[in-house]
Amino acid sequence: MTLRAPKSLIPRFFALIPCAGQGTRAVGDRAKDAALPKQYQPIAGVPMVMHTLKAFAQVTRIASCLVVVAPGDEFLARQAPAGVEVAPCGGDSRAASVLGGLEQLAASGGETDDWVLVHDAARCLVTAAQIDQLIDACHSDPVGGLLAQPVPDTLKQGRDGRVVATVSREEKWQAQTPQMFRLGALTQALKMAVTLGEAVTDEASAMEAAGLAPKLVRGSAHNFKVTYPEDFVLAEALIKSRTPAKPRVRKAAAPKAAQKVLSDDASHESN
Ligand SMILES: Nc1ccn([C@@H]2O[C@H](COP(=O)(O)OP(=O)(O)OP(=O)(O)O)[C@@H](O)[C@H]2O)c(=O)n1
Ligand SMILES: C[C@](O)(CO)[C@H](O)COP(=O)(O)O
Repeated sequence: MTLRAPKSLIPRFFALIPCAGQGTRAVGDRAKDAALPKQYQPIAGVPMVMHTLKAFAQVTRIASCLVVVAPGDEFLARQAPAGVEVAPCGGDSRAASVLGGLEQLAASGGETDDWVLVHDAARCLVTAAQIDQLIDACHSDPVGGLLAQPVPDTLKQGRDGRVVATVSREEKWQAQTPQMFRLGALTQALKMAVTLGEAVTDEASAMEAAGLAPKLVRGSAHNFKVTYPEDFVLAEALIKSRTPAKPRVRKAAAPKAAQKVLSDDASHESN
């Protein structure tokens, strides 16, 4: 007889994709596309968020994926891939959108100990391998963690467009997503941060405000967030470079022996 452990003994992994932003910094010269929020603009012919969802769909450990969109946003409702649920509970800030999504997950059966991988819709270059890497590194961690990149450049502190100091880059990381925490702990930490008016721009900062130390898991520079107009070109080039090129149909060259026969025939004909 096979015994099935109760659901709560096996924490599941859910993806939560905040997708309710406007992408104001991305507008620039792309004003013609401004009617379409950044996350829906085409990259290599496909809406940006679809690339993000494709990466998560390839991770077999992800039980399901919840995309949080702005109330009234119908863009995805019409074309959500299988296994993807769309919740129109986006808020005024990223933190509010994530909190709405966490509450939706809990309402639909998510348990306190389940893991939630929060990932920006606008980080459309994430790969299944990177998501798996984060899960491998964090699933037995007491806190959870995030993908991040060590700061590669010299860091300057500026004021009014002038350098006032050079800041050491030792032990400094750029936070990326996914960021992976337990459903219960993250909900509590975000609620607390929002209530206290803390500026939490990612999930890790809410956990830090609760006195916890999320684990840093090295990601990739390619997992950048499409934020400024020039990022679209880079994202498109990278995505295209990953798409296997169609095999070129070439005229089969005649084997050497056949070429000789053909040239012999030709010379006979001309004689
Ligand atoms: N109120 C908000 C703000 C942001 N996001 C999402 O959070 C992710 C990261 O945000 P970012 O792209 O930096 O923010 P935007 O608000 O879209 O961009 P901007 O700050 O340039 O307006 C994006 O997938 C965005 O859709 C969200 O769900 N709800
Ligand atoms: C969560 C995040 O992607 C980490 O780098 C980032 O903070 C979200 O973007 P925002 O510009 O801070 O809203």
